[in-house]
Amino acid sequence: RKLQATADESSDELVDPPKVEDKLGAVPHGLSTDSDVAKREAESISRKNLRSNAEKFEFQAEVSRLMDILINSLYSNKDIFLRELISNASDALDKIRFLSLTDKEVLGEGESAKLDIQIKLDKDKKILSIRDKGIGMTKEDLIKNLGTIAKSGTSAFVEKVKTGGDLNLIGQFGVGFYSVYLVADYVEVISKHNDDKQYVWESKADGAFAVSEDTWNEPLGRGTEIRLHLRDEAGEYLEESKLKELVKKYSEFINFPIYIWASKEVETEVPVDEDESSDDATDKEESEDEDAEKDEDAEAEEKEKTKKVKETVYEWELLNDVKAIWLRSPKEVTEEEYTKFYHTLAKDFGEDKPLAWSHFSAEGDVEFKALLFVPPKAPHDLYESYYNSNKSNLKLFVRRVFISDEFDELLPKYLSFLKGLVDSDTLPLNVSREMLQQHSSLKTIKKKLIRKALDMIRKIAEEDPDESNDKDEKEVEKSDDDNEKKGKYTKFWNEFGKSIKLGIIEDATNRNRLAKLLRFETSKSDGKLTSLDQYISRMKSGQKDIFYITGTSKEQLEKSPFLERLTKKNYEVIFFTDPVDEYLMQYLMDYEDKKFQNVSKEGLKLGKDSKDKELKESFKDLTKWWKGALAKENVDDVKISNRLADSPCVVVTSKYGWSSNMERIMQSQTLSDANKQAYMRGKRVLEINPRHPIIKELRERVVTDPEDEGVKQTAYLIYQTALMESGFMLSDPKDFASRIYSSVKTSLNISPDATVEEEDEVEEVEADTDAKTSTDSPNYEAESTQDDEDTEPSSVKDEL
Ligand SMILES: Nc1ncnc2c1ncn2[C@@H]1O[C@H](COP(=O)(O)OP(=O)(O)OP(=O)(O)O)[C@@H](O)[C@H]1O
Repeated sequence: RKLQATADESSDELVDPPKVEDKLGAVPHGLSTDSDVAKREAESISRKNLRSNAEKFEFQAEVSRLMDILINSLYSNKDIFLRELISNASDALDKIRFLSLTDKEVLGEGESAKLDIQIKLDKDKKILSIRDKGIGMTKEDLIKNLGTIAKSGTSAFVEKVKTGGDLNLIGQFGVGFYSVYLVADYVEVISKHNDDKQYVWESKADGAFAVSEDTWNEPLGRGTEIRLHLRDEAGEYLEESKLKELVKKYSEFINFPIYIWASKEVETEVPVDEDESSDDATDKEESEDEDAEKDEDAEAEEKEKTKKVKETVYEWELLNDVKAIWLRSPKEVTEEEYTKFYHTLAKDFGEDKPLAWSHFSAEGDVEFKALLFVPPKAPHDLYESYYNSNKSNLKLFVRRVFISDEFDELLPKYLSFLKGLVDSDTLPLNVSREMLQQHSSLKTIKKKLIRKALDMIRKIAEEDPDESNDKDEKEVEKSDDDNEKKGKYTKFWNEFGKSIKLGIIEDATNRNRLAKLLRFETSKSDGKLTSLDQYISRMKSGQKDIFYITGTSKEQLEKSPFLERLTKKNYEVIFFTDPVDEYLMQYLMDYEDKKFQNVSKEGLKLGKDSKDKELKESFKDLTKWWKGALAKENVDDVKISNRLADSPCVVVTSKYGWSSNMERIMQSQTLSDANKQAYMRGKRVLEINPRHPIIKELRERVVTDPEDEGVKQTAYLIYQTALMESGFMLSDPKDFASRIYSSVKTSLNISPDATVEEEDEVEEVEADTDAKTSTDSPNYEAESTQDDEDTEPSSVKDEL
């Protein structure tokens, strides 16, 4: 498969026999004259104008901004452009290979059928070109894909870079192509798609690009060649050694052969021409001894017919090993190889290693090999349009042939943060994607993948020394391995915890497995994350339920009145502070035979108190009276509380209604339905603390005079305050404020009838002109009558 050619040392042209010299301009292949070539070279290579006869386009505004940033970037790691181009080439090759499964013709014959990537350098013209025999782009593709259609990632990436984000992430935002402008100031993309003619796209990143039919370059057959006219300061990318190093570093695991047109100095014997040999012979005759002459003459004559010269030989040198990593035995693959493979697969070239991986093969009715990775970080848009997007990051291969990375049948949505691939020998090769999508084996594959994925995540926790319950174990000397694994699960949880919660909601079959992976803070976890198993192991004897509370932050929850008695009695309470937790707890009813109890809802049982009945009886008058007084307030009952220690009262909700936190979440949702809100709002119960002096005093007063207006007012204010403290939003804050102010008046000994002093009517002499014409001045009409004659009240009124 090697193409070989020799070049004479003095030649300044690269030699590649099948290549026709580049010619620029609209002249049919092979018909261009030298002057045409010169003219068009001047036109293009001067780099002042794009080809004048081309169709010109403006870049979409976001793309233009992105290119501006790239071309002016001082970013030091400019290397990234090469792997982005190679990755695009590999994608294009995958596409044509897939089409060829059902239609062999698409590949063509000879060179076109060889699916590879070729890198070539032209040091003199400072051009680096990358060519693939992939699917290619039609004229329309070139216009859309490289400039006029902005992807969602474009503006996200621009924002990211502006706020100091790393350019290295470009591939993850789906705009990798434009990284060419880190090193080039002029780029040509020559492309041939089976359905169209060959076209050239070109741009200098100055807001515009041009597309023209290509009638002068070598016909590509099929595929794309990207020619980068490198900037002066990017000269290092004209060094073969640099390019080889980069391919090794970033593109080693590309599934197609990557070749470089590499030069080699070789010494070869070449025949000596006539004149030269006779001159030599004369010299010899003069300098050598006559005696020796005869013997050596014959030998010398033999030798003198050839001589050694240095030659530069060019050949395609293969840079990568295309044996798929997932076909190798896991024992033979090193950690570094997995990491590198992950980087290529996920287009994630950050410094970090993946958090975990699982490499396995399944045998039986459905055979497949799979490699799954937990990325070190969540992508920027993981939960954006979670329910609408079909994003799955697993690549599906059938017998080594890439089929698709858009199969959402492989993993459920909540695991879409995983990266990886599946290669199956069981699935059929030559059927359409749609047929494949319905293949019964996919169900089995999916089931197995979920199990393996959850096992892999569980192992992160198991191997993390921070997760261990046993304090003594931590004292044991830690190995390097332990150090690396320390804190890994917290990292995982912070990045992907929400996905696990969504899993609990969505995947009933694996709910228990997923619940094991849950982490949260509690009233006793001291700022650390804890698990349900750890919670259960610490439960008090006799404690039947798992206690939790929901709210906006741990700090707010720690002070919640709902926790007062629980804390005093040394119970542990889980804090759920993510809005998704409210939904989660509607699905997670129990765990290991323990029920979950929201401590802000009815039904909290903490063991019977012998005085309960007595208390109930002695506060009967108050509770009855208060219930009546709150009749209009959607308060179902007033009861003696078993959860309060220091607060006078609290408002709890019914078991199946929304908690106060859920009410808040629902109210903040733009599209939530007001009717549903009223329906779902839990019935409220006012719970009172019989030991609290306010409550005790209130009871006395109610018994003395149940009609006392002052007591009624106070009782209502206490209820409103309890509502707030229990996390509800007040429906009428103005009413609450007025009540507080009248209470303040009383404590300041101000008469309840004292009124606000009237403001003196002061004539506003110097009202400025702006105020006069201000459209939102309520006094406008009154003022305008005092205006001088010049103003035009009618026109202003019209505006009003
Ligand atoms: N060598 C190529 N052959 C065919 N099409 C290509 C080639 N290079 C780029 N394209 C097209 O141009 C589009 C834009 O490429 P770009 O690199 O900016 O984004 P992407 O490939 O979609 O995402 P990523 O940067 O993550 O690889 C591609 O989606 C593809 O359609």
